[in-house]
Amino acid sequence: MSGLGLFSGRPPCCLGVFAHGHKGALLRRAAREGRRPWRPCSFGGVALRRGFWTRAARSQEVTRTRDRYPVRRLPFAEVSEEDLAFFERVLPGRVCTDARELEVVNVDWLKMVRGCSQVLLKPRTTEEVSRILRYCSERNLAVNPQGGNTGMVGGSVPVFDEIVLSTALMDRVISFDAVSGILVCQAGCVLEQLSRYVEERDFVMPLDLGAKGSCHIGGNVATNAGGLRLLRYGSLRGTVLGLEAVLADGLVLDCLTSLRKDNTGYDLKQLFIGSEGTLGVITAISILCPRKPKAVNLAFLGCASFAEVLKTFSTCKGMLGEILSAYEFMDDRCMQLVESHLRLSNPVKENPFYVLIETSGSDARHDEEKLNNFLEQVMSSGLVTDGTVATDNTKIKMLWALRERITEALSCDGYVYKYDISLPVEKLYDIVIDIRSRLGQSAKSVVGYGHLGDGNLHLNVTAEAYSASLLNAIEPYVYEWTARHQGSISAEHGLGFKKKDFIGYSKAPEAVVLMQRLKAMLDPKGILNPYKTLPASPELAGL
Ligand SMILES: O=C(O)CC[C@@H](O)C(=O)O
Ligand SMILES: [Zn+2]
Repeated sequence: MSGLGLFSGRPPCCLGVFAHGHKGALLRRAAREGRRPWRPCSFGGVALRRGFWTRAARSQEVTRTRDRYPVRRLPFAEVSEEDLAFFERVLPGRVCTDARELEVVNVDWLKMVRGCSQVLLKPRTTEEVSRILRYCSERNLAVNPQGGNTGMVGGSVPVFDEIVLSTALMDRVISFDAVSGILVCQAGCVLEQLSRYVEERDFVMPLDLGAKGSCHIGGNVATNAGGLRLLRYGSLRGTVLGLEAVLADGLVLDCLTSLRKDNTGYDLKQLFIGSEGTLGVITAISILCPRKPKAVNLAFLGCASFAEVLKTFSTCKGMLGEILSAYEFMDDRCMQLVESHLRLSNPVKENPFYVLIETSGSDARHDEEKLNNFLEQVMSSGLVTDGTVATDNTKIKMLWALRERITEALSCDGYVYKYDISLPVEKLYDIVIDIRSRLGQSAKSVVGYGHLGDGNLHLNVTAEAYSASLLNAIEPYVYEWTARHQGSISAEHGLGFKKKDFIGYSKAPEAVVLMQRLKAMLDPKGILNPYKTLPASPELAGL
């Protein structure tokens, strides 16, 4: 509690700050007078750096996956001169063997895994993808489908010499229906560009991610990416209405319908959503876009404990209900990291926890009134000790940056061990406390943040460098802990290469065997994104 009236005692680098004390009265008076109870001011010159997600990796610094992890190359063929000649005929001028370009597609952006592919293919059409896959299947050549390469689990880069099949040139919007809001586009469209496209037409994409400037919609669907709007619009399993995928043998599966309702047989598109490119290459999607909200407000609040974060969430659901569009949280260590590594400034007074609440609605006055009532309630009851509110777009973006750029700040802190866990919300932070005390001085930072509204924690541990002993201290402990509390070991990032062997902590053995059978049926030679998502399958031998 700052005791400084409207401001929290920090330099006025915030959008409008209120502190615990006289705020209840101030908020009430302001509401009566029909004005905002906070003062707008500048934010201290924070600039969003999109480049982080697109920077070229320096591959020499990254240990090769096959040298760090116990993985053996499967008996796929190696790319020959004849193969290259065939690819060149199908994709004239779009077959790349240039070492510098390959360096970028072989390394994930976290710089944690590194393959050694010698070939990058850039199709433009579904037909080209089909011809390439039919050929690769006949030749027994492994293929790594790649979108924007912004994944967190090593799913988007080769492990050995798999051919990289990039969707970068498949970036065409096919159609947009301005009445229904249904967008049909190719898989390589960049999420941010799609957002701009639909926003110009008064709609929004139903998903938003920190990596929006680089990630491809096809990759988002293939990984069932969650992100910042899931609380409001639900997962891609609901908003993706249809998709087109090319199977390993080149067959084009056309499930690209644009219907809200279609109960005819099995919903095959669901197999490809979240399959991480192991069952087919998604080439086009049809997605339902909601109308662009007319009013968006953001509140950034400080809480004295995690119990307060939870009570604030509960109050928020009760009081903001239908206009609530995000409820995110971060701990104080996250704040220290964004402050020290990215030079962002904390707009409120220091607290053990921070929450970011977004409302999106159709009536600015109504939404503001609701938000005011909520803020008055949480401030006067002491659930929140300090806070700041933004209503205009630039300032909203600046506040979002504090949350969205935590990943970036962590990468500046050292080698990062990442865990993306679903847990019952009341248990969400216990694991962070547990891991922090378990690791003691061997870790540099142990942080917890994430999509609290979705019960999704991002537990990240940083250290000066990769260490097998630190990894062994975290894994499988963290997975055992999660399974014991009925959680999921991957809430939204998928399993990729790094988590595939831990699937058993979240899925029954029978479910894993069924997944392996589906994989064997759709991709009998296992050429699509090998070494990812599913553990090596002794069971398959008996099929
Ligand atoms: O870096 C992470 O662990 C999380 C990344 C992303 O899912 C986020 O919510 O910011
Ligand atoms: Zn996330």
